[in-house]
Amino acid sequence: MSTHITPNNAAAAQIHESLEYVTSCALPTPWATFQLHAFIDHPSGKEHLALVLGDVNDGLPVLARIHSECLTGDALFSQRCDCGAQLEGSLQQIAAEGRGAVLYLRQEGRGIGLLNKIRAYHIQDSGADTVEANQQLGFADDLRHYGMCEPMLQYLGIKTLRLMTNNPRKMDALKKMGVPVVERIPLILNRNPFNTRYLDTKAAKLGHILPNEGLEHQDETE
Ligand SMILES: Nc1nc2c(ncn2[C@@H]2O[C@H](COP(=O)(O)OP(=O)(O)OP(=O)(O)O)[C@@H](O)[C@H]2O)c(=O)[nH]1
Ligand SMILES: [Zn+2]
Repeated sequence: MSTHITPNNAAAAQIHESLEYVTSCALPTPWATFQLHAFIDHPSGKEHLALVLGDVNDGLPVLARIHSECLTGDALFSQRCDCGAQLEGSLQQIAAEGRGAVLYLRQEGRGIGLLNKIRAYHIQDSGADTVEANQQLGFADDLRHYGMCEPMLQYLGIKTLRLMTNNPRKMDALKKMGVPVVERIPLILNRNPFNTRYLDTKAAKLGHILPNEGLEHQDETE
């Protein structure tokens, strides 16, 4: 039985030991009408999403973004990070090509959750950087995993990725899972006075491939 989806035949199905495909619908956005596919992970109950445009199961590399949830940046317009601009920019680039996918993963706060991320922001308001704040709360700097991506991509029929990211750890994680990434496309957007220190810390401590703008560090909350 083919697992490829068309809007008319999508049916709930267990697609992996811990991941269930639930349903899909059309999602009109300012840039294109995507097909929104909903998955649920058990036992965490996390509801992961895929926004898909065009024919992605033709075997050719797919322009893709694997985006970790950031409620403050994605939905509340926060300028403390670059997430909202990256989400919007990736949807725009996919719309411009007419084909691609965004996996929207519910691993808020690099996996520590929304309330702990706000606790971390509170610590950062007193001068700690993003990694130090996680450590003060007793967390590793990045608790995310990408294990759900392989079954999600397989279900969507996506074989290889042209991935929009600045994060080599994400590329490595996908490669280790056997998801071929044939190209990395930088996604450098929305450097501003509120997130300059955050971006420079990501480059210095988390290995992100970002240009150092050489700007004077400013308090992220100023
Ligand atoms: N713990 C914590 N999480 C943060 C902070 N700022 C943003 N995040 C979370 O970081 C995640 C995004 O990770 P990033 O490191 O910005 O980017 P990435 O997805 O790893 O890499 P790119 O593909 O280049 O965007 C989202 O889940 C955000 O909620 C912070 O100060 N502390
Ligand atoms: Zn963010």
